[in-house]
Amino acid sequence: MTKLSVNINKIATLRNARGGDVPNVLEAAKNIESFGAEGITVHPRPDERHIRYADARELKPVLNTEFNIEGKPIQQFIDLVLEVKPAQVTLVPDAENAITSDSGWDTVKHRDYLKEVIAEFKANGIRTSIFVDPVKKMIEGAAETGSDRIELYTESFAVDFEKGNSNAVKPYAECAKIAHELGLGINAGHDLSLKNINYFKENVPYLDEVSIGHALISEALYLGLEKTIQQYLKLLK
Ligand SMILES: CC(=O)[C@@H](O)[C@H](O)COP(=O)(O)O
Ligand SMILES: NCC(=O)COP(=O)(O)O
Repeated sequence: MTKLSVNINKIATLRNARGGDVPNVLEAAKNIESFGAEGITVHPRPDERHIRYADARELKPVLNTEFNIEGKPIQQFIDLVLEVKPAQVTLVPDAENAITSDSGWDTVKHRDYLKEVIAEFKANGIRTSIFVDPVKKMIEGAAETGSDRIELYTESFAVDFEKGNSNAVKPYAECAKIAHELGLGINAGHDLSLKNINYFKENVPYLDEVSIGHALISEALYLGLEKTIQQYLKLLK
């Protein structure tokens, strides 16, 4: 079975748009858990444009499922993760000013640095995962860092699959096999959606967990609008 971890960054984006506390991030996370999600993911960024470091601190005591904090391991992020102690930390090589995550780690070039950070998280009982492109050399490099898991960066699959190229899943399936043989657990995420998740799951073996945010929150709007509008109409009669 593959676990679903819901990334709630976009709920914080909506909250921040008005400067208040609607929607409330903690309440939304608790609802998401009560609807059956098996984990909550947040990806705080240094500019705190959506989820804030304070949100991560407040979420930990109210969550009953697996808490996954993603981000670039700058000192502020490392300190946050060591303080909050989520079940899992996912290290992402966020570029400055990028609109969203746009690449996996070069696990060969950054091996020693990743090794050091990963050892510290693991010594504190936090499972580690690193964000990687579906490239054999990067998976082999990931194994050498001592990470427990990899997170396969699925944007290229999502984009190509949308264009009708179902072969786009092949590098992911191959890398999942390699990762499994090397003893790594396998997560995946970025631009996964109701349109592509089934095909990805059916074709990529050993998939432990997916984290989904942008599409899932957008789909929740589409699927929930009818019910919400009906409620307004009823109250306005
Ligand atoms: C690593 C990854 O793919 C996701 O965490 C994604 O980057 C979410 O971040 P944003 O919500 O800032 O786009
Ligand atoms: N790790 C991926 C994630 O948390 C969500 O990515 P997206 O679904 O918002 O693209």
